[in-house]
Amino acid sequence: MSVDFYKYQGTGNDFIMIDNRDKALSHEVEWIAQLCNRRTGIGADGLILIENHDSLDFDMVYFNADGSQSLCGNGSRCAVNFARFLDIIGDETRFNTIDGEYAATIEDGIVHLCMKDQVAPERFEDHYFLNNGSPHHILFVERAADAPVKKQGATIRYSEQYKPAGTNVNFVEIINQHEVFVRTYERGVEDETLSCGTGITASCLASADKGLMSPIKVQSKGGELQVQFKKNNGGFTDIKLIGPAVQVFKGSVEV
Ligand SMILES: N[C@@H](CCC[C@H](N)C(=O)O)C(=O)O
Repeated sequence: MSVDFYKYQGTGNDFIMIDNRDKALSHEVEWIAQLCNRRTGIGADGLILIENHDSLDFDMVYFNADGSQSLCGNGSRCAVNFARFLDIIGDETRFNTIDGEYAATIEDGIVHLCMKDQVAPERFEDHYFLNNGSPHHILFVERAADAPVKKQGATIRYSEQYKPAGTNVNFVEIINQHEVFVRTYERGVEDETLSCGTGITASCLASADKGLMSPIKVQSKGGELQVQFKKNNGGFTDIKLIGPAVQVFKGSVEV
């Protein structure tokens, strides 16, 4: 059987997108990992299936490149634009994820993803930690461009403190009170990706503890995003991840 797929990227975080509303495809981990393989498959940081949901516009079923599952911020933004392309939604949507219900709007092609309210990231001696649907270890560094993201990221990801689930690891450089540069080692990809939406959002909330204020412009290796939030009782509300989500190409694959 041949299945149509679309390739999307959100600030360089790239995803294979498949309309699975007819449930033709099963969630088989080996097959997903094979499709995401950059040498022997289509190649992507993750795969997203758009499926029907009983009460919301659609179900975004996200898999990392190795077939594991978690919440994906950039993937959610891309899924929203794909759902718009499929005419499932207009410019506003409420959809389901592994982390429950999310909402988003599309304004001039830019996706504004409403994230869940958060407590303040936990502060440790040399890092912060926040699980905002995916776990994020956050390190502030002088120059993110020079950070050993893959080596140090993997060491922290596989360290005793995060076993067995592991964590994503973010390296954050403060540029000014409204701007940061973030690089992320992603669990499930087991490498640096060009951008990580939940990691960028968590990094901005940790940056607020260092005096940064909303809105924060975020530079990633794959482009620019914006994070907005309100401080509320030591935590955060009205958190938005804002940025482009682009269809790159389409194709078909034998399954
Ligand atoms: N790229 C994502 C994060 C995907 C999940 C992560 N790799 C994990 O397993 O925790 C994003 O944009 O948020």
